[in-house]
Amino acid sequence: MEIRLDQVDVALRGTQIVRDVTLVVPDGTFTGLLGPNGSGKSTLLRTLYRIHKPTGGSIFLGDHDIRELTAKQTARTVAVMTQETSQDFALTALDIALLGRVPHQRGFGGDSDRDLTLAYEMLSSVGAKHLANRMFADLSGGEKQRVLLARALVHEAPILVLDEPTNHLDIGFQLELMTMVRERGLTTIAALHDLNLAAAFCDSVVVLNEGTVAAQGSPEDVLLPDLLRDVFRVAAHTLTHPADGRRVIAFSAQRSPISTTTRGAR
Ligand SMILES: Nc1ncnc2c1ncn2[C@@H]1O[C@H](COP(=O)(O)OP(=O)(O)OP(=O)(O)O)[C@@H](O)[C@H]1O
Repeated sequence: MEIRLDQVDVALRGTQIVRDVTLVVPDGTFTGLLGPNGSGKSTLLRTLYRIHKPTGGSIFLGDHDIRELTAKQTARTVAVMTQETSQDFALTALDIALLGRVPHQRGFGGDSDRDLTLAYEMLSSVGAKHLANRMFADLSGGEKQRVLLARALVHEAPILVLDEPTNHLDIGFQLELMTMVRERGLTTIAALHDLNLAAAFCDSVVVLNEGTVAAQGSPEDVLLPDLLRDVFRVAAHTLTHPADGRRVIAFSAQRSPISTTTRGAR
């Protein structure tokens, strides 16, 4: 299912955070949402799953304007994996994974056999089946991430929104997670900080800077030294991976000075 944003603005507490964002994530493709801290990535993603309302422009999920979808329809359409999870409840990892079934359940019917099977299946697919009966609050950061990914997959939604999914993960599981997400073939948009992971796994990238789109397109066309200097204030070089010929980005150890032409006031 395609995601289409047309000239989207988002203001929070009277401050414009996201401005004039137009982008399309074609059905079944993986887009990386990149940008410095505070550039508006989470705000834009939260608007996609209706925590925030756009103050301008439109967002379509497939043929549906999100303003016309009920909360339940949105939850069935968009599965979300974020870092924001309440620790207050005494829930096991399995309980957390089963929360992904809530949009599909009616009333207080409880979990069906299929819900349970699916929850175990997804925990297993993210290497977390052994954590099923552990208290979620007791898990390590990386273990929690796996369970939260399982919960998102349990949704069986056509659209997957990931907010910094590789935070806390060791390099092996970062690669595993990105591979798993890609192989699912869902329409996926993920806020990512690791530009090399984005380059390796995303079909396209959108770079936000101070709430607006600084560049978008294929990773090869977008993640070039000039853009990285202007947006992230880093000196970068592109190299060829010695094993598989992919382009990789290498960063100099020191940060570039702020460019007065690219970092205007919001
Ligand atoms: N609820 C809110 N009310 C007011 N301002 C907010 C709110 N949420 C976020 N902001 C502000 O919006 C700006 C963008 O924040 P956002 O979290 O979207 O950035 P981000 O690109 O995801 O950053 P990071 O990479 O650090 O996670 C920041 O200046 C932040 O302080």
